[in-house]
Amino acid sequence: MRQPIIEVENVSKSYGQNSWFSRNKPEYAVDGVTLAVNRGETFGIVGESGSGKTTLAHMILGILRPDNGRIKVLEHELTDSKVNLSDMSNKIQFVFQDPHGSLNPKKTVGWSIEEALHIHNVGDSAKRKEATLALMDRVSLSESYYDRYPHQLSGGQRQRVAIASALIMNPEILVIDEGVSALDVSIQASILNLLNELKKSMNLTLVFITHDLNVVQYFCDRVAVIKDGQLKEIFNVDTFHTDPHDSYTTHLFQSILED
Ligand SMILES: Nc1ncnc2c1ncn2[C@@H]1O[C@H](COP(=O)(O)OP(=O)(O)OP(=O)(O)O)[C@@H](O)[C@H]1O
Repeated sequence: MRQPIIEVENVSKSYGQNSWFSRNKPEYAVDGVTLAVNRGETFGIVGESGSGKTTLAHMILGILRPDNGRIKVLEHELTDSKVNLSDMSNKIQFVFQDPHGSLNPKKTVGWSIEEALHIHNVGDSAKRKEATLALMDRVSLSESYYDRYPHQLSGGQRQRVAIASALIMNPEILVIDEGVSALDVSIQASILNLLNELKKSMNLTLVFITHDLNVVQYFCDRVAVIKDGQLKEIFNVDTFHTDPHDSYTTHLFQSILED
């Protein structure tokens, strides 16, 4: 049975950059979006640059508050001011677009992965190290990387550290923003395979924000198409070639449809 783990209902967000010309109509980065992500699925969010994907993701993560609408994650209403967002943040984690930027260059791999355990006072230092090494093993980073710094790692290895850091608190949902686009194709494939494996072994739900239509095709179960902040369509990847589509989706996926 489909069980929604994220529910977004008529959500809008503007950054308030109204010009004199547009002062009667706020310019919405996200404009009246409604969607639901089911437990255990890989849900893609696609759209051109500036279409509002990251803004939507940040609202789902509780980093940004919507101007209008409701967001429920794991049965908690994020828009309810009584919800403790830092409790929620353990259950829904984010992997950044650029692992160069998201890892602290002055801190070791071990420190970066353990950071959340420190912040939440989980275990003593031996237990934290044990948990970190176990997770490093799961993301195929050998123990020898524990004391290394980000500049001593390849792009793919940095991405593995970013994924391990996101998983250390055992989240239920992982939001990945262009997680593989900076990597070359073979490394991308290995990171996607890793995410698929982790999804199964850790019972994760994945939300994947991307420009890359091939990633969508091979990796996602369902996909939301966003244009100018508005939801154009949600489609099922399995029936993509036989289902009718919104004209914008057809335009966006033209090359794949012609294959
Ligand atoms: N902090 C901000 N202040 C003002 N405007 C912003 C801010 N962040 C995003 N925007 C604007 O909101 C719109 C949506 O941006 P957003 O980053 O959500 O799009 P995106 O689809 O994730 O783009 P990309 O794929 O390039 O990352 C854009 O017009 C952008 O310029």
